[in-house]
Amino acid sequence: MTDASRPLVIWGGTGHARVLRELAQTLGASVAVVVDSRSVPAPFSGVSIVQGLDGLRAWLAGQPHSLDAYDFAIAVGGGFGRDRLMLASQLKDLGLVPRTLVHPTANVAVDASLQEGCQILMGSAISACATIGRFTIINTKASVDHDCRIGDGVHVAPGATLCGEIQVGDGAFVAAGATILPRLRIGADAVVGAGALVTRDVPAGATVMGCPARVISPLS
Ligand SMILES: CC(=O)SCCNC(=O)CCNC(=O)[C@H](O)C(C)(C)COP(=O)(O)OP(=O)(O)OC[C@H]1O[C@@H](n2cnc3c(N)ncnc32)[C@H](O)[C@@H]1OP(=O)(O)O
Repeated sequence: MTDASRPLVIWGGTGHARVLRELAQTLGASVAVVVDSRSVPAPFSGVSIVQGLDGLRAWLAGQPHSLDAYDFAIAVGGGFGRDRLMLASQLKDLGLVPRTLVHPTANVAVDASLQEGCQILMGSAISACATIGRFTIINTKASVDHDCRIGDGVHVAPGATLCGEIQVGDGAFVAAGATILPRLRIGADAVVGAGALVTRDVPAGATVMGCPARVISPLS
């Protein structure tokens, strides 16, 4: 079994699970099971869904493979990066292996650095010397330019544009279509609203929106 074809456990019975299923299939892997903390229907046909860590443990106990035969990916998007990091830690403790997923249509510079469990989705671009943190999502057609340093548990949503040398702190959410000008700092757990044009640094925990972006909620 090659690395690319290792079966995948997906946490999260959401639309994002369908995105990860398509990506897994494109890479020649199958989805073994979907897990969700809630009681929800399976996000696609042909796969079992189990509830919570207990449900996953019970499912794994009935499988012929050892735990480290399974990779995992987390289908929790939106602004829930901290949840993604917490779930990743729990699944690693269980013995599952985090999977870094790069869609074949994404362009990733040869000298970019991708940390464990990140997801580089359809049509996105990661330019020279950029770093993408652990369990960070670079979503459809988002663009992360040269020398950007994107932290852990970040979500760069569809179509967002990050110019060069930007730093984004852990847990931040850059929403769909936002544009961030070069060399700015986006603090940990900040939210950049959809379509915002960010022209100044964003403090940790702040929410900004608009064109140019202004802080609408200072700290949570
Ligand atoms: C594949 C995928 O789909 S990945 C998912 C990607 N998702 C996104 O990109 C969505 C990101 N979400 C946003 O941008 C949100 O609007 C947020 C987080 C910035 C704000 O959310 P909330 O606090 O819930 O704001 P809410 O919807 O209550 O709107 C409050 C006001 O702000 C306005 N507003 C909301 N978002 C924005 C925005 N991005 N830019 C400008 N104004 C906005 C609303 O029109 C509303 O104005 P009003 O009071 O005059 O009617």
